[in-house]
Amino acid sequence: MEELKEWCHLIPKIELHAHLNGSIRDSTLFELAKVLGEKGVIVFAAVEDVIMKSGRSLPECFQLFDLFHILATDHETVARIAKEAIEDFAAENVVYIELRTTPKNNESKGMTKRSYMEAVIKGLRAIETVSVYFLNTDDSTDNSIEAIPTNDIHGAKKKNIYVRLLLSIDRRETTAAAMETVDLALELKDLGVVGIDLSGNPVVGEWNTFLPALTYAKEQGLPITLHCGEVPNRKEVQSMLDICPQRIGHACFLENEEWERVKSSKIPVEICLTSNLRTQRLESIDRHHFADLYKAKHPMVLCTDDPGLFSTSVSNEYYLAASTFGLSKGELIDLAQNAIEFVFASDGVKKALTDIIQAAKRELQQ
Ligand SMILES: CNc1ncnc2c1ncn2[C@@H]1O[C@H](COP(=O)(O)O)[C@@H](O)[C@H]1O
Ligand SMILES: [Zn+2]
Repeated sequence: MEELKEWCHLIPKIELHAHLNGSIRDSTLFELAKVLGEKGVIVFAAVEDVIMKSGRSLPECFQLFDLFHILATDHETVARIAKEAIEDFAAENVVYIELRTTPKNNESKGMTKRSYMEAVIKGLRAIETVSVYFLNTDDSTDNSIEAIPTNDIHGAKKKNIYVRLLLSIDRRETTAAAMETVDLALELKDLGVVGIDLSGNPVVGEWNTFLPALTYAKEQGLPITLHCGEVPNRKEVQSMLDICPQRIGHACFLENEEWERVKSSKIPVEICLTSNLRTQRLESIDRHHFADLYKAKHPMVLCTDDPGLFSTSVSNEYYLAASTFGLSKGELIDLAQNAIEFVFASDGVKKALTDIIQAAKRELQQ
């Protein structure tokens, strides 16, 4: 068991579904809560209880996000959590990540959606312990771009990681706010923004509110990934599939007819095992739709969703998949490799990632 865990840690991995504010280190969260507690903004003891709770219902998760957003509202903190999140992913041999976050307006802090994103980018630039490649200046026809050095998988040398950003539209937002996010994504393309996500409390908001912004993103050539079927809502799932998103996340409550559509159009699914288990989207992990999709060779990728919130890591998600569904080491590394095909970065990056995983395969098999 320990050996399998070690293998899951060592192999180069690709993370395509992680929310920035769901990736805050526990130690940082406590530190921030303590400071705000001392200032009298929050009651630290009450917050401590919420943070420490292990099983959380989906509504409780969204209460916690409201708290996270109180803790992490100023630019400096946003930069810090972005920096730390990437350091943590790189430390476990994630070589490519699409980190998603909701750009936020916060007048009292002088924050606009744009300045929020600038803080995230500032955090990426501040990373020194890891080599971060996040500029999206690569031409998709140029295979020679930014070929990052292959990681020394045994960890002696500095790690390398490609970072790309997805801007999330929160389901609480208005059409105008969602449009603003898409415009911002277009403006920040050269700074590593590669797509749009729709997330937030799945029982809040109406599909028609987000549709104009998502359609606009599509028209502008920005790839889209949608939190789809996190709660039963057949009509919305169908509308989501109608716009042909490049990927979907979760897909916990799909009826057979919708699964047929997902499968026949080969829409890649971002699988978040721990998140689904912890938010009680299923009774037990062995009942997860991963098993069916894996058997059908459907494109999918193992992701954390919120590694901080759910105390997990990408390595742990691989371990969980292997130990629950009996995957071999070779199958695990193939899962990571297959995910390259549906990342939103350029062909040059895809080629570089293929080389990295191939090299690791050779080294680990020796
Ligand atoms: C548990 N499953 C989930 N379902 C839906 N949305 C989720 C989510 N987990 C996270 N988010 C979305 O990501 C935000 C936090 O990161 P950012 O502030 O954007 O960096 C949450 O407020 C929510 O909108
Ligand atoms: Zn999510």
